[in-house]
Amino acid sequence: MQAGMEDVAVEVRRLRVVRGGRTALDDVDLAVRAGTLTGLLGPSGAGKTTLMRAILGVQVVAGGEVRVLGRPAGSPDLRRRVGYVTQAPSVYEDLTVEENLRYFARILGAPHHAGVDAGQGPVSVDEALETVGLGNHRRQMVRTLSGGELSRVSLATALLGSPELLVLDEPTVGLDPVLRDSLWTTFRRIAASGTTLLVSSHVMDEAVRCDRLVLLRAARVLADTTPGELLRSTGTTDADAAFLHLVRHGSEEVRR
Ligand SMILES: Nc1ncnc2c1ncn2[C@@H]1O[C@H](COP(=O)(O)OP(=O)(O)OP(=O)(O)O)[C@@H](O)[C@H]1O
Repeated sequence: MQAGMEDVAVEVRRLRVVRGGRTALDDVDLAVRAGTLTGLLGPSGAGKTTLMRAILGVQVVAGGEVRVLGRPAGSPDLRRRVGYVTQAPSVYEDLTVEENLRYFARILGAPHHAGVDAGQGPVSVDEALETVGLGNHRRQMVRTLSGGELSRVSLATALLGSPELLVLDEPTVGLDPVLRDSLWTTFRRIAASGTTLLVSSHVMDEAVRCDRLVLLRAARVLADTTPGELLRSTGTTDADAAFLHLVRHGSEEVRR
């Protein structure tokens, strides 16, 4: 079933991007449905970061169209409605977790404590810390945090803007399985509150944690589907095998 326009948080049509003379995205079409946790999966160099940059409106494109929350990507009014966490942590090492969040909250106009109507209005520092499970680390210096905790501080700063769409570029890279699991649980919690999440990863087994999947390979979309449909259509039992099947036998449009 095609999603209606009102259900689509991100719509990409015939997107083409050339970076340094190389085609980084080639005729990419996809739709990210509102309120879903969508995984953008593919091997290193497939074009995941480039696609996210195009969605953020910071990527020069050679052709095609990208619409985000009904507006052209990069529109000024999207700045507060879309959160982006890159692979490089963008927090201050010589401040505590809470000091970092208070600093970003001030910039974004987010409250320090939850208001009377918790769950309504902007996300507070307390709520953001709670959501990422860092309540017990609030007074710890960022430079002493583990890799997974550091990723979660970046995620918490993005939550402060109460974005409708959250774009996360390989947030679990380099983390152990336990931390990866806890981050995916956090993503699910954020999605359950109605936020649309687009999360990239090159670890195929993370596919099962998503509502929807977009598989990228060599600048093209191999499949735009659900985890269950991916396994069914390829006759495989895990996401790695499904990906290899698509690579070897051609995708011929796994789009459902
Ligand atoms: N400035 C650049 N000059 C030349 N090639 C580039 C440039 N930036 C990106 N590319 C190429 O574009 C392709 C897509 O890169 P992109 O960063 O989108 O991949 P990715 O899927 O995010 O990879 P990774 O998982 O390793 O982060 C890669 O082949 C990369 O080498």
